[in-house]
Amino acid sequence: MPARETWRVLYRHFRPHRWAVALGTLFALVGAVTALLQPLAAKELVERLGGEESITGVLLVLTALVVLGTAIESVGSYILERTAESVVLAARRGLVGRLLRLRLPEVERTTPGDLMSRITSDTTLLRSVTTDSVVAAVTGGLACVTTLVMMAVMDAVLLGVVLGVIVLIGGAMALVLPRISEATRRSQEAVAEISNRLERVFGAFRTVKASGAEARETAAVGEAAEEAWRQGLRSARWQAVAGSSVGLAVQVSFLAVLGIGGARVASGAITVADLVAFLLYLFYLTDPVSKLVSAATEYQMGAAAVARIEEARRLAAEDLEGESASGPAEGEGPASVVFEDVVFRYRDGLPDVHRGVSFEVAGPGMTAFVGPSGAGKTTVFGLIERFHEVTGGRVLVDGRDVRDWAPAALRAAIGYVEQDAPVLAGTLRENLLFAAPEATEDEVREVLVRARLKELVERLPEGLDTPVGHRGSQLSGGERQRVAIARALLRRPRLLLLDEATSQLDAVNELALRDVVAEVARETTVLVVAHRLSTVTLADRIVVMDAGRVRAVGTHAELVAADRLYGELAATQFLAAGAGGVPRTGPAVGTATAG
Ligand SMILES: Nc1ncnc2c1ncn2[C@@H]1O[C@H](COP(=O)(O)OP(=O)(O)OP(=O)(O)O)[C@@H](O)[C@H]1O
Repeated sequence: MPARETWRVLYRHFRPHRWAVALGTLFALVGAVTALLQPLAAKELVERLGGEESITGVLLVLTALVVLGTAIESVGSYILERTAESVVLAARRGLVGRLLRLRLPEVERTTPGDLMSRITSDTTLLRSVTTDSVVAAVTGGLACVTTLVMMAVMDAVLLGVVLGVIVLIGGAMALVLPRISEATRRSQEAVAEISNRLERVFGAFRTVKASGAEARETAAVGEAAEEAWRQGLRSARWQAVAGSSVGLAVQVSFLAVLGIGGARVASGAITVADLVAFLLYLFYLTDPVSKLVSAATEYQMGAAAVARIEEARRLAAEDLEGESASGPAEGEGPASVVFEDVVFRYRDGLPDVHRGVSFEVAGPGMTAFVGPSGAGKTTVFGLIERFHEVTGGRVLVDGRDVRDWAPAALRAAIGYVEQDAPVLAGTLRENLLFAAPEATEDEVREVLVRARLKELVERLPEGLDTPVGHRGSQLSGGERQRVAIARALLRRPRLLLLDEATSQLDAVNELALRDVVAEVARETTVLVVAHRLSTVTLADRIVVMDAGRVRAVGTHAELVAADRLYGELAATQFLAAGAGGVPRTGPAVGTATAG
């Protein structure tokens, strides 16, 4: 990121806290002045020790100075620490708010671990750069300027010598500092890689175990950790170089001033006392210059973090509310869905997944989408939800292009059950209310019955408040499926999108759920990506998709008679489990999955 841009962004983080930092700086300055006064009071005390005058007054002043100095210092440091925490909090809030609104393709291009590390780890690097280093720069800068002015008053020639050395060291620092920034950036990248690896492992822990991959994955995480360590060391090395160069600058200046100053004393240009005082000032310079250098170091680390945070902030996010907050959610009755010659590819360079898909669905009723794996069925749902935008053609919901609805208002009208039925960590109740936080207790009870979850809830030790584990790992596959359906129904959708699981429901539950879906379809538009014979036979119409096109539309009976591909699918691919009483087509009904 260009230096000016870095400044601008850092300033944006710092601006809301500028008065707190100013106060902290003021306290630091007052603390420094009280510290400077202490030796004077001590000197006064010692001078009075042998004499007649009482020392009580001076003693009191000295005590007051010590107490005051300590108090001011601790209050100042609390203000700064508090501000630092607030900077991190604000950065985290802003970033989370942004990342949770990212457009789906952006999330698919990145990795969760990387995004998470930007929120958790990179933001912490903003702490010092927006607080401590500002204070260090101000107090260090002030002290430096004052000392240099005093030196100028004493002897301009010697000051020139000191400045010459400082400029030399400054040049060396200009080479060192960017390396700190670079090492920090790489170290943060390695930290992100650790998150990525861990997310991969813990996201599929059963698979890791079943594959006996523990040792390999441990090594892979270890490798990323080692890289973070290596980069940390690199940064530490350059920081040490930067720090020691201050000491070096003072030593070199000291020798140069001693040599040249000695000559000036000999020539009578300055007195010995002048030279001694000058040398003392030179030593005073060590502390403020160290502060300036550490401020510059912090700045480099902050710059690396800012670059990573900004990178994440700039990923394309959705305007969930859109220009008008209106959407099909406000409509009544079943929603209509129309695809008009839709062309779609997930990314430039990838092949078209939809190559002119057209169909019309006016609710209520159930429409089943069938076709070979990869035909583009699930993609239909993604386009209706506007997770992705069409490359060509139009998708209309309630007669209006989905691009004209506000995404939040569009999605509020839709209940979506994904194929892998995601259940989130948390309690069963949280999962049910996830899509409809306002639902009442009665509505929850009703949906539990409809989704055949009542028995499960009664069996669980804490009922609805039982935690279900990471990704619902403490539920069975079929239970997860039913929770996902209950969640979607609780939203009271005008359009239900159901990506049917290829397995998981036992015969009894499947039959029951089939009835629920049929019941919902009486008042609602239901679209199902169907993998079961029982579902397609129930559907009012079936859309047969093949290789990104709609191949045929009709009822089961019509299609069996008229469409060769459908006939084949019905004969070989549809799952027949639990399809009791449903007419079977073709000689054998295999158990192969269609997706
Ligand atoms: N997010 C994505 N990014 C890139 N390509 C994708 C993405 N999602 C799906 N695809 C590709 O798009 C094609 C269609 O996928 P889609 O999920 O719509 O198929 P489907 O008909 O639902 O298949 P199945 O019956 O197996 O679920 C597939 O070839 C798939 O590899």
